[in-house]
Order: sequence, then structure tokens, then C-alpha cells
Amino acid sequence: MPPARTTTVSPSASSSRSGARFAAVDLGASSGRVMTGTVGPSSVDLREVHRFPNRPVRLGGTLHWDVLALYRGVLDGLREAGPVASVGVDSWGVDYGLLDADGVLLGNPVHYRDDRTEGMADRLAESLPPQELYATTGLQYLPFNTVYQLTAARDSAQLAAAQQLLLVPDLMSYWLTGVRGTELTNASTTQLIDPRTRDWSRTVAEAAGVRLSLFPPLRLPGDPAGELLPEVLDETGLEGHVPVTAVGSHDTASAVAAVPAVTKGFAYIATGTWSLAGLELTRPVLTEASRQANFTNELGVDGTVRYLRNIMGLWLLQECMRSWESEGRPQELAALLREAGSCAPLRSVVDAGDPAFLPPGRMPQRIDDACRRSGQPVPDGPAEATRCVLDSLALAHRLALEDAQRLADTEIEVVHVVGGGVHNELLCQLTADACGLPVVAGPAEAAALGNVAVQARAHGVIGDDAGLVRRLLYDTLPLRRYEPSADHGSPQAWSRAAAAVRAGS
Ligand SMILES: C[C@H](O)[C@H](O)[C@@H](O)C(=O)CO
Repeated sequence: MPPARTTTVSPSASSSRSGARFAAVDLGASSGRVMTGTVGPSSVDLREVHRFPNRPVRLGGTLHWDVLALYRGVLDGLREAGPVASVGVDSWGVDYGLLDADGVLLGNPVHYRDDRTEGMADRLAESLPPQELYATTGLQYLPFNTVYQLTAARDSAQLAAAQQLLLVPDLMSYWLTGVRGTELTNASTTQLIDPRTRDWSRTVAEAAGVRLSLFPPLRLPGDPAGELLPEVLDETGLEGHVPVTAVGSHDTASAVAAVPAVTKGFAYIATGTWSLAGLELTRPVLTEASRQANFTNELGVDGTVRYLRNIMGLWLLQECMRSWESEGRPQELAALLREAGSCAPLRSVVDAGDPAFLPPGRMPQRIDDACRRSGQPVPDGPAEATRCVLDSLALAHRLALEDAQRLADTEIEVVHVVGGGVHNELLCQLTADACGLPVVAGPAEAAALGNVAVQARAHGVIGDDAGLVRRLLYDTLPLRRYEPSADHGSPQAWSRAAAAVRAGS
């Protein structure tokens, strides 16, 4: 089992108890951002200083992330950021890079949407039944969980040559500092962590044939993660000792840390390429019913558990837009959403939790096929297809929160929508209508804000208390409240549609 971790953080040049500026590197599936957050005891000012595309590359039949291009974006962003008290890195989950004995990357990380993991869950089930796997790790079944990726790569020359494995944000952090570590919230997306001990599961690792020695020591959000190397200071024009601080390096963990909830009964939906809908709990739910409902127990900041379910998210719309563009009929998003808003409500819906929608390509046709298979009218054109996507997402949000409430035996009073989907007013209103609950939308840049907040707490700029951070965000951010209405379908219509999706799934 990897050695225990240590924790000390000292204030640096560009921070004082009255305020400080932090850089948040936030890498998403479709784009990367470097933001600066200036935090004072009663203020947070977040600014985007650099945004860059994240364009996967298919090579030799395998879909890869272009991590050097992402790292280039990080360096350019840090140069734009200027002097900061600290840097924190977060990104999407599950994916990793392998280092050889010299600490050199053995190859571009594989994209979680690559189909190499097909059948790997069945292969692992031969040595560890899914019930036992869930009872130990509490992770929802997703074909791309890291344990399945490592099962797929089991006999590869690359894995044989690998001396260490770094999850994507830890890889970026390593290139910035030369220091290796495994941040816990993102480690929890590997399906190799036991959420009860918040440590590696030797049982699962042995069953999957995974060398736990591949993983550098675990570290927690707020822990020191080294300081920028001299060559990085040269590249970025930064000076002196610039620490890198571990944050909730799984972007969803940072997003949840920035949910501006000031009441107990809150649920959240982190929206963007994915919708992550769920609750923040103090301990995992590892029941068979939870496994059957495919809920996950990813680990959060401050010893919490992120009890949620993955939903295909705005990936469905992103892929439709990409298809229409490639067919020579590009759509302007704002106009498309206006038109979709006046389409007939709940005319056709698909199961936005269906893994069949995971791979890229031909999304409008695949949605049409799903409607045809379920005997529903096929959307006629981009506006109706968009309405179908948004109605389906709102329904999937409802189903996930209904299940979370039941399985965690808790009462939801308000739904906080954070992330890129905050800009999609129609989706926020439809979610309120589908759930029959008020939606509080904002912040859009939740992952970057949660990243900055953890750094500010670690550097003593704001109180080391999650509740204080949430209150500060609630009091200072422009939030929008959506009350449930019948404008987009009666409560009965939403219940019928929910029952139909449940029956179909
Ligand atoms: C693989 C997905 O990226 C992951 O499940 C999700 O939680 C995420 O990281 C969203 O950015």
C-alpha cells in the first residue's frame, strides 16, 4: 500500500491575510481554461485569462487526448495569469498517462470514449463479481472506469514498461513541478478506491491485476503539490516560489465544492459535457439497490461523498451541432434554443442515461432511431431534436434525483445547477419543471471556483470551512432562481414521461 501523506502550506509573496490571487487550471472534455481567482474574506473575483480547445486525436484506431497541446495551453494561461499565490489543477476523471522509469510519458492518454473497454467489465467479473466490486468501491458501472481501461491494457507493452501512472491533473501537476502524487477525489474515479477507508482497495487491484505501486502517494485537496520548476517559471514569466496546491482535481469534485448551497436539503447537477446529478453525503451508500440504480460514491472535498449518477449531458447537443455542421447546416446555438423553446413539450424523449449515446458521431440519427424504436414521433429538424435532447436531460435529472433521494433516504428541497449548463436557461427551467423543485442556477465556472476556493482555504485567506465558502459564493455570485411551472408540460405530463423512460430503461 502507498506511503502515508504529509500536509503543510505557507502563505507566499502574492498573498496576504486580506486577499490573494490564485490560478485555476480547469481542463474539460471540450475545452481547457486558466482562470484567476482573487479571493478576499468577503469577495471572490474570477476571471478567465486563457481558453483553449481540447481536440482529441484518433491514431491507429485509438482515440487519444492531445496532452501536449493541453499542457501548452496551461503554460500560455499561466503566462497570461501573472503573479499568483498558488496554482491548482483539475480535469475530467478516469483518464491517465503512464511514465517509464525515467519519468517520461510513454504515450498520449487514451480518451474514455475509446471503445477499447468494451467487454472489460465482463472480464473483470470473472475474478470479482459486480456485486462485490460495488460493495467495495461503490462506483457506478461506466465502461471507461480506469479499472476497465487497465484491464483492457493488461497485456500491453506500454503497461509492462510503465513505472508510474498519473491521472490527467496529476500529470499536468507533475510537468509543472516535477512532483508526483495521486489526488484522492480523482483517484476515486478509478474504481480502485474503497470509499469507506478513502484508500486503495487491495482486493479490487489484485482481482484486476493492477499494480498499486503504479500510483504515487495519495494526497488530499489542500495538500502541497510542489512548486513551479525553473523551466516553467521561464516559460511563464512567473518568478520566485510559486506553489502548486492539490485541489479537488476531479473537476466534478471542485464543482460540487463551489455549489452555493446555504440550506440543508440541497441536490446539485454539475452540467457540461456530462450532467452529474446527486447529493453530498457524509458516508457512502453501498447497497445492492444503489448498485442496481447505478449510483456512484465518488469522493469529495472535506471527507465528503459525491453520491451521483452520470447522465450523457450536453454532449448530446454538442454532438448534434457537430453533425449538422459536418452536413453543411451549421446551427447558431442561441437561435436554436429560442426555436426549441417554442416546440411542443415532451413530444419525444430518449433515455439520456443510455450508454448507447457514449460514442461520438451521427447523434441526430441515433436520437431519431431511439425515438422510432420507442414508437415516438421522430424530431423534425434541429429545433425539435434540440427540444427532445433538453426534455430528455431534464427528465434524466429528475429520475436521478428521485433515485438519490430514495436510496440515500433524504429529502431534496432545492436543486443547484452549476457548470456550463447554467447558460442554457431553457434546460434550467425544464429541469425545475421536470423535478417540481426550485432550481438555483450558478456559478457556470463552478469547477474553477471550487479549485480557487480550496487553494484560498489552504493558504489561510478564507476560513477553512466548506459552509463559509458556500455562504460567500451565495452572497457574492449572480445566481438565478427558476420556479417549477407548467409552461413546458403539466406535472402529470412530466410524471408520465418519467414513467415511460423508467419502463424503457
Ligand atoms: C468520464 C467523465 O469525465 C467523468 O465521469 C465525469 O465525472 C467528469 O469528469 C466530468 O467532467
